[in-house]
Amino acid sequence: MNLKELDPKYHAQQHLLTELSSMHPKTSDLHALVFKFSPNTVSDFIIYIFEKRKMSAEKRRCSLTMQLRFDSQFFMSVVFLSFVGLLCFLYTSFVEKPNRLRSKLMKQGISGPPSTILLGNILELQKARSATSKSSSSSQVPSSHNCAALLLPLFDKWRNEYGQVFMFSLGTIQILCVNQPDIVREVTVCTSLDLGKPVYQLKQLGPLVGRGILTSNGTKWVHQRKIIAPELYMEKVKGMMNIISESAASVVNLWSNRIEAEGGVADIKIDECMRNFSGNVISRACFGSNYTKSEEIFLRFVALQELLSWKNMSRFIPGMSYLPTKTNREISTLEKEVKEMILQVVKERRETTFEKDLLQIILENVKDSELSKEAIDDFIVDNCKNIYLAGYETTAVSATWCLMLLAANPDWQDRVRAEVTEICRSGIPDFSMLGKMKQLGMVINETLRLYPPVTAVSREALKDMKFGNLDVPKGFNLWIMVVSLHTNPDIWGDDAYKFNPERFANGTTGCCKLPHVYMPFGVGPRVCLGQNLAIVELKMIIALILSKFTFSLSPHYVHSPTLRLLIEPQHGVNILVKKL
Ligand code: HEM
Repeated sequence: MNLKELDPKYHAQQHLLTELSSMHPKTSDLHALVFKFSPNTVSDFIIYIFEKRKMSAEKRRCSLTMQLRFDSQFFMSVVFLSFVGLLCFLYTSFVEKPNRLRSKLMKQGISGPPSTILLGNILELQKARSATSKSSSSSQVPSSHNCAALLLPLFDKWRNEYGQVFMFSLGTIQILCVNQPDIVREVTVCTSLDLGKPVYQLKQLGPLVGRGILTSNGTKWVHQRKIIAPELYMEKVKGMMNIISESAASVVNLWSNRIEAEGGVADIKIDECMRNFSGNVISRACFGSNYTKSEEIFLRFVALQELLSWKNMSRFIPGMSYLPTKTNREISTLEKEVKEMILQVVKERRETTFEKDLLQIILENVKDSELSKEAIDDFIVDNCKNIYLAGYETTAVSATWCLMLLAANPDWQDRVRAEVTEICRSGIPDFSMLGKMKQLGMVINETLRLYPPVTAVSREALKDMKFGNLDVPKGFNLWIMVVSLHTNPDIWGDDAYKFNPERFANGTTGCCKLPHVYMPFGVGPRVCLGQNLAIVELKMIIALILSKFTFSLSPHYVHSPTLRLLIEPQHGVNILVKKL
């Protein structure tokens, strides 16, 4: 035993130390110090330690209060600064930037209707839209087809008031409406990547088109176009002839059966038939599946188009598309369903071997990609969506308008039928036969002039740009009003609103004073990739129908063009069909 342990003082010190240690972790460090105190001084020591602790606790409490006071001041400053920052951001985005952009154009003499903060000219457009939808129905087909005045009367009014080039706004989106042919030419010949598709379209139409070829810009667009374009060259379209003729023949068979069942004349609503036809061609030619399989996808596209159309203009108000409204929830559900369905088509495709069609080319392109699975899925889904969408409604609605015009113009119906019969007897036309059908080509061109499915070709200046004398600041959008340019009497003559396919007797080059304004398939580097396919499809379905049937407008037809995403017949087109 240690001598120290015999000393009672030692035990008192040890006891004290144990107590202190449990109270203050650092006390054990003072072990040596304690030994320097006599038992009498131990109590002084305790008092000293406790006093010291009390003081430091007091000090800590003070510094904590100060800290808290400082923290809450700091927090309040952060909140205040964030609020000021937010206000600045909102002011810059919704007031300063639009005004700055507009003033750059005002300085060049461009004007337009006054626009309000946040809404721009949405309210006026919405009001004009509801007025036209009430007044646009007429039971008979008019002899004059002025879609621009019927569907976009406000644009006509603005053009008269502010000139051929004017500006307006959709929410905070600034748009320059271009009707002046020389500026249109400048835009059409511009090949710069700085002139791209409007960024707002990606936000507004995102659920429908995603980031596929229709909305992308820059090198991403170049990459997508390089993949898709060769699959729609004329040589490839030739290879689709069997699919196109089989799809057209199934429409003809369906009509024949109905005519027989209905005692020689059938009153047919043709819109759905034309959709089946173009849907079948796209599904089989590009995706290796038939229309029945893809029908669910197409039906959802139609629903999405309706929800995202001009009818729902409030989506242009900043922030509206993020609110959990009923429409927004429906849009998001449809978007998810379309994605799942397309991925299912892709999954089935991966499990089997197929011919090299467009889907296969897209899949092969991403096979060795270093992108994440999510990014690869999006690339595939978005581009498939774009092809389904671009090639489906546009062709179907053009075929519908074309049949409506032929039904309303029996002289042209007879003329084209005579040509078709002469070229292919009553057989199914092949590729070279379709090429010889000049009169039919003229009728299709005239249909696309009067009822261009796409009303405006849109672009955004992604950098400051110049078109002729016009300086367009970065961020401004350009709309070339196809439907107005196609029916401008100064360009097309006095019969601009009349159905006169004769004007295309020398093709599109000699169709009017300024042929470059004829652009149903768009312009420049972003011109429609599917126009060869579309023209062949249209020629095939019309030729086959003309060679088997004669038709006129049904008394049920109400002429009422309407603008959803495309120019469509609001109540569909009914025709009375008889076998020849
Ligand atoms: C009558 C039928 C059609 C019409 C009127 C039409 C019209 C148009 C228009 C106006 C554009 C925009 C051009 C621009 O911004 O300058 C476009 C783009 C496009 N169309 Fe068509 N289209 C039709 C059929 C088709 C078909 C059948 C397909 C494919 C299967 C297709 C694929 C595309 C693609 C991929 C683009 C995007 C091109 C790009 O941005 O690089 N279209 N179409």
